[in-house]
Amino acid sequence: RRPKNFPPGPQPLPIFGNLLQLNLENPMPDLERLSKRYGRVFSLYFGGRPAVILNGAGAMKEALVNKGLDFGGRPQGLLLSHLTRGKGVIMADYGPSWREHRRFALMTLKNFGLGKRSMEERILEEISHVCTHLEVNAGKSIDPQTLFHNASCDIICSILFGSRYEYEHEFFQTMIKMMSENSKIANGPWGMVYDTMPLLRNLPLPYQKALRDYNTVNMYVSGIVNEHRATRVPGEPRDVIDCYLDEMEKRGESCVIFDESQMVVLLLDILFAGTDTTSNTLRYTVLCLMTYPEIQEKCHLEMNGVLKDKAQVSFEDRHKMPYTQAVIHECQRMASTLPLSVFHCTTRDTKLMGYQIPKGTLIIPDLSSVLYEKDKWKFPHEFHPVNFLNDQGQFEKPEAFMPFSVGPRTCLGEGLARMELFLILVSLLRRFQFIWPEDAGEPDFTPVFGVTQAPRPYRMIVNLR
Ligand code: HEM
Repeated sequence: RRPKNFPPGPQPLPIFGNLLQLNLENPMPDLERLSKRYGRVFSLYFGGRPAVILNGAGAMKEALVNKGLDFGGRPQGLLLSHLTRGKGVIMADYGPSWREHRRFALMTLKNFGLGKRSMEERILEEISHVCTHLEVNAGKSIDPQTLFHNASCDIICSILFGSRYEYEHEFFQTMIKMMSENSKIANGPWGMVYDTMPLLRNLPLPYQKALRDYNTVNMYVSGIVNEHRATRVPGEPRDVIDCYLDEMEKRGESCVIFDESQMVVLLLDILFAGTDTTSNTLRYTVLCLMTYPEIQEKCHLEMNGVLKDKAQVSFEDRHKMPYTQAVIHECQRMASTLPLSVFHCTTRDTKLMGYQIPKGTLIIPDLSSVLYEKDKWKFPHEFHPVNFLNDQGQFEKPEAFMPFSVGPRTCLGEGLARMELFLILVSLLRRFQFIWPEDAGEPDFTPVFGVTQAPRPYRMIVNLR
């Protein structure tokens, strides 16, 4: 039975709760349907665990912004929180360790935190490798998935570890494989079994592999940290590891919040959070640009007019490219890369839209419902850059643009992600034209659902401009 004055929802079954009423391959349409029936705030049971689903900008703002403290926890006891043992940032519960690590990461990811080589420089270096790869394949049709994935991961490596890796490097390959296998396990049926049936956790089922693999990469990264200890110059950081070691020194040995095990989980958090998200958004964007070649050409004209013969684009140039900015944002809106955000949890008994929500309740923010919300967009369900342009053709970002979520737990890599998307797309569109192969049928926009949602694999023809 639902607690008194708890948000309404469909009747749960014993053991399974409402799981059998959802299409677990892609529950998004079911969630939309249930919201029409039960309202902007409704509840479901995952096994015996109640969860509250937030639908639409109003519910999102009231919970995650106005009551950000009450709704800012992370559910503990799930596979993902066991992997990280609640350390780092993503799965850390609301409290001093999360707050201090989040503040440290935000400060460090700003340009001034990273010493001599700016974030922009590191991204542009990676872009030159992507361009070389595409030049070699000019005139051919290729699947961009691995290339975009490697590039997104390598940008993060450069920021965290001080240098990028060759795509074939053994550690780089191990890390990428572990990340994709672990997200498959966490997203798939075994992740669901782990999260909803604690009694089965010690059995030799596939999630044991996720725990083992995570520990292996954790050890690799500890090795990189040790190398840094031996080569660093205090006060002259080369990357996030050096910054963290400086911070540990500054705080002294009595500080229990900043230690090496926390650092390694934080580094892995940033790697996980910054790889799939950016690469899937890039893949979605290129798919849109091939589907609407006239929009691709209009962006090309605008950036050529602004950049003329300048060798490289800079992030500042975005202010002179309203149309290109609108296109990138519209692609991100339609991609809805984290459709259900990262799950939250209430940190104390609280209220939402008149309902009573007890402490410890699982909160699922349906970000897609906001990105496609009727009355918030000129064209909620169509791909249309006009969604981000005002009557004068200037770039304007509506309040309902929340692919990075909102409130105190909002994505801490938003600045980096926006810089990456702009610099990569402008650099690629200046040099190359992307064409949908004639023999590939119609472009398929049906997403592959997951914590990070992705377009289906596709091929693209790359032509040199
Ligand atoms: C297009 C790219 C990206 C999208 C759409 C995205 C989206 C999100 C979303 C929706 C959340 C959950 C926020 C919440 O719980 O309310 C999140 C959290 C997070 N993201 Fe991103 N993200 C992207 C790129 C990145 C990058 C490049 C980094 C690397 C620095 C990053 C690091 C994080 C971290 C560490 C968190 C956890 C924050 C916390 O719990 O305090 N993200 N992201």
